Formats: sequence, structure tokens, C-alpha cells
Amino acid sequence: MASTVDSSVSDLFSSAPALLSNLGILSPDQIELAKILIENGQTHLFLHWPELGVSDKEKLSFFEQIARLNSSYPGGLAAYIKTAKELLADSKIGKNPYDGFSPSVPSGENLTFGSENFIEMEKRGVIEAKEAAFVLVAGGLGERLGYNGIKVALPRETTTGTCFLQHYIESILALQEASHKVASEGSEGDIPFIIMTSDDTHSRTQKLLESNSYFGMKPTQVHLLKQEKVACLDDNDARLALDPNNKYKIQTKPHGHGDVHSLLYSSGLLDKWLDAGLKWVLFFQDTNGLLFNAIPASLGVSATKQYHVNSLAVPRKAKEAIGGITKLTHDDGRSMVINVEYNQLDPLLRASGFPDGDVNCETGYSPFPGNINQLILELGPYKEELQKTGGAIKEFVNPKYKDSTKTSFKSSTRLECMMQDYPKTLPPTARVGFTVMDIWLAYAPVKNNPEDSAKVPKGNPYHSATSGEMAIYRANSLILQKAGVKVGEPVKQILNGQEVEVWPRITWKPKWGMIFSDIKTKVGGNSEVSRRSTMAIMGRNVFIEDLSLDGALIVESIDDAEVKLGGLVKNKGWIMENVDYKDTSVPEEIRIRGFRFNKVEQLEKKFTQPGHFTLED
Ligand SMILES: O=c1ccn([C@@H]2O[C@H](COP(=O)(O)OP(=O)(O)O[C@H]3OC[C@@H](O)[C@H](O)[C@H]3O)[C@@H](O)[C@H]2O)c(=O)[nH]1
Ligand SMILES: [Mg+2]
Repeated sequence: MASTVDSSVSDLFSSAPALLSNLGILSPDQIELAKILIENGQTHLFLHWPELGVSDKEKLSFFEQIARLNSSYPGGLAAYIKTAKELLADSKIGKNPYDGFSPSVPSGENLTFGSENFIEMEKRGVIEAKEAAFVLVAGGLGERLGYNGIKVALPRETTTGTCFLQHYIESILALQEASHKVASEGSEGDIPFIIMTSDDTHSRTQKLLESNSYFGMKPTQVHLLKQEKVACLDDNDARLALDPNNKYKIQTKPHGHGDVHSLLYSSGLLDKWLDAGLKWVLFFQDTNGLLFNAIPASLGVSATKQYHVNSLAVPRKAKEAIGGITKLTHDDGRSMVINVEYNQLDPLLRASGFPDGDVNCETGYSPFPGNINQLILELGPYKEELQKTGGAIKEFVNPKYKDSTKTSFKSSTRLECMMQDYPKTLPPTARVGFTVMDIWLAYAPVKNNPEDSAKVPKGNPYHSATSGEMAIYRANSLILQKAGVKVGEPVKQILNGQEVEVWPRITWKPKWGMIFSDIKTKVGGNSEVSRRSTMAIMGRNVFIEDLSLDGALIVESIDDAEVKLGGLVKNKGWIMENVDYKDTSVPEEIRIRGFRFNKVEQLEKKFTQPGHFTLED
């Protein structure tokens, strides 16, 4: 066999005789891949290979995987292994990734819900929205939550049961419509919606969309981009890890949400969007049910301040698992405003003159605003930057060492990257800013399982399915309150071991009210909603006027029906019953919340004909 291969190749492969003896089954492309592996210290992958004719199919499928790993990484496997060696060496000597930089608290835009500035920014944001594209990163497994399905299929709240994905789509559609309405002329384009998936989430995301007619979006408006996993590493020499169950397979793990940039770049979508006159790309994560409360105003801030990068932030509790937005100033004078991830903030602070590390200041919060990973990028400069980098994002490695010699790992590791690290390569002229909003308005992710949530230090947010749903009722209650409705005060309750505020269960469709000034036009007279009430508004032209609600009211209407909700509505309502998360007789998506509704009695109205209606109709 070896005689058909030129001598430089047989020299190169002399360290891997088992490979050499199998060259006959490999195509020229596969031999090239084999060269890359051998040149980059991966001889061990072939040590166990049997002679030609034995397990040949497995050997070929091994190279199919190698080809995929090589083509899905910018610069290929050689680049991956080279970077891995460098980062692992840095990690071994404990090199501080922020060496030479001193952290300080940056200043950004602060928005208070309902203020004049907030209302102006929201209106501006609606105007800009028709030039926006939305990108949802949803490739993560959600290991901390431990839910069996995909996270975007979870109900955002269980009063209507609307899942996160449906809510996101309906919010984008509502913004699109509102934006077209205020547009002076032309520009009736659809807002593109991109979802980054992975092998863990792709088919289930696709199925969720297809079986629900894309929740009202045009299928052509939605694009799924699947990220590939990257090779795992067994040791400090960046030797690729073989799958413990299949020695013809490299073990792989997710590379992180930073992949979204290279995927967008290589998809060709950015050019298409530029040609279509788009200006903004908005990135967001899988389970923040409050996010769209913050989108219009922050987009308004991006436009007014002409930010190339605008990150959304909320006040952060010390040690909370959200990154801190930090100003980093280098000894040589350069500086940047960037997210420092939650596991790195404390060591960075301790190493640079803050001996107490990540602690709250006199406000009761960390002085560093908390990153909610909602990024608004200006498309033009974004595209230019990606053209230089190919979409590659600065990576990191986080091996768990067996002992202090740092010579071996507890389990294989891999390189990772984060989407919020995008600004790290930007020139100093780039306009990078951030916008801080109220937590109650903007951030309530569902990330933690009930058991871990119950252990969260008192006063820190739970980030659980329970707190995520309660936050929606609280936000909607507060918004209606600020619009003039008398809303019953919340009660404290313990659900799945977490103390939460339970507000009236108020929820509405995005098209009912995207921005505060719209919502105010839908609310009039003297209205009140008692603390034990449930109210779901599923229609556009529904007006709350002199309503007194004590019980449950569910209203659904078509756009051409104008419905007035008024008068006294009193019934037994929906009662919240405790459910234990360990009670497997209850569906998982319910029991992780710690409660379910006993729908005892409600007034339920559906208006399916055009016209003017009241609750008596
Ligand atoms: O490989 C991946 C990993 C994650 N993701 C997605 O990225 C999003 C965030 O993932 P995680 O929930 O694991 O992120 P984390 O909670 O660890 O931190 C993230 O959110 C909170 C912020 O303060 C942090 O700065 C940010 O990194 C999810 O929507 C997830 O689906 C991917 O799309 N691909
Ligand atoms: Mg994570």
C-alpha cells in the first residue's frame, strides 16, 4: 500500500504505522485530513486501528466526522488545535486573561420605565424596527434547568400556555406591524427572524415551528442556522478526545453562543439584509419572557446614540450568575467596555485592587451592571468587522483539573466562545455602549432547576420557571398600574421552596400593547383588578374601561372587533394550587413551576365577528 503514497507522506505517517497501513481505503481528501491530524500531534487517534480490511466502515466514518469538524471551524482543525494548545498553556500557568487591564465601573444610558425619555425612546425604537433583524440563540441544552424538551417550547406563562417561541414571534410581528404603520412611505418588508440551533435543539425547534404554522410568521421570514459542536480535548497537548463508547469517533461538545457570528457571516444573510436596507441586528437568548418590554426603548437608544454595539443590562446582585459590564483600561491606555463573565468577575476584581471581589455596594447591588445578553448591533459596521475576522470570536478554555499539578483533566474539555465577546476585536473608534433598565421590566430568565433555585441566597434572583412566570404577572401588573389601573397588591408565597411575590395573573398578546404609550390608549376610566384575579387579553382592539375585575376574565378577539371591557366581573376565578417539583404525576413543564391553576370559574369571551362589543354581548 505504502508504495502508492509518496515518500514525504510515508515519512510523516511513520509515527502512525496503523494509519499508514490503512491508506489504501482513504481518498486523497481524507489523506490530506490525516496529514493535518498527524502534523498537529494527533497520532494517538490511530494507535488502535486494526489492519486494512477490519472495521473499514468505521474508519471511513471517522474521517467523515473529521471532515465536518475541519470545515465548520474557521481555519479548520489545525487552527483549533493550535489555539487550544495556547489557551491550555495559559490556563496551566494561571495566566489572567485580563492581564494588564484594570476594571472600573462604566457609565451607560439609564432608562426608567414610563419616564418621558423612555416613552420617546420607545417611539423611536418602533420607527427603527422595520430595519431590524432578530437573532435568537437557542442551541443550548439548558443543563442547569434540566428540562427534557427544548427551552423555547416551555410556556412563558401558564395562564394562556403561550410558549416562549410563540411569544417571541408574536412580539416581532407586532413590532413589524407597528413600525410599518408609522413609516412615512414604502418599506413594507418583513423583519427577518433567525434562530441558531444545535444538534441538541434543531429538529425539535423545526418541528415546533412547522406544527404551529410558524406561529403566524411567513416560513420564508424564519431561518434556522445550526451550529456544530467542536472536538473535545484530553490533555494540555490538545490531544483530541475519543468518544468513550466509540473509538472511531471524536467526542464533541458545544462551542458556545459565540458561534452565532460566524454562522451569520457565512450564511450570506448579512449582505442580503444590507441590500434590503436593514440597519440593526438584535440578538437575544432563549427564555427571557420580559425581553420584549425592553426592546423598543433600547433600539431607540441605539439609534439616538448611534451605537455600533448596545448591550442591555439590569442592576446586578453580587455573585449572581450574570456577567458584569465592565470598563477595562489597559496599562498602555486602550480601554473597552465589555462583559466580564460571572465566573471571572470575582477573580478579576480581587487581582486588581478590589480585595473583597464581587460584592454589593451601598445600593445593595454590584456596581457593575448585569449583562442580560441582549445585543443590538448596527449592521453596517458589524458586517465590516466580520469581514476582517470571518466571524471568529475570542475563545477561552475552562478545564477542570484533577489536581494542582494541572496535568490532567477530570473530563475532556473544549474551546468555547460567547456572543457578547464580539466587541473585543473592535477598533477604539467603535461606539460601544450599554443601556440599563429596571429588572422587573426587562429580565427574568428561566435557567435553574427547582432544587438549585431554592438554594439561591436570599435576595438574589432565582432565575427559575417559578420566578420567570411570576415576573411576567408582576411586570404586567406594574405596567397597568402605571397606566392608571388599580391593581391588587401582591402576596408572598413559597413555591418549590422559593419565596415569590404573586401578583394578579395579568397577561396580554404583544399586539395589544408593545409600548407604554399604546397601552395607555387601551386603558381608561376607573378600573381595578383584585389580587386574586386572572386576566388574559388575546386581541388587538380591546379597551379596559371602568372595569372592576374580581375573578377570571379571558378575552379573545379578531382585529376587526372592538371590545370594551367594563362593568363588574366577579366569579370564583382560577385558584393557584401548590405542586411539588418531585411529583411526576404532573407534567414536567408545570411541576417545575411549583403551582398549577385550578380553573374553577371564569368569564370567557370570544369575539369572532367585526363590530363593537362589550362584555354583555
Ligand atoms: O453552544 C451554545 C450555548 C448556549 N446557547 C444559547 O445561549 C443562551 C445562553 O446560554 P446560557 O443560558 O447557558 O448562558 P449563561 O446563563 O451561562 O450566561 C449567559 O446569560 C447571562 C449573561 O449574563 C451571560 O453573560 C451570558 O453568557 C441560551 O439561549 C442558549 O440556548 C447556544 O445557542 N449555543
Ligand atoms: Mg451556560
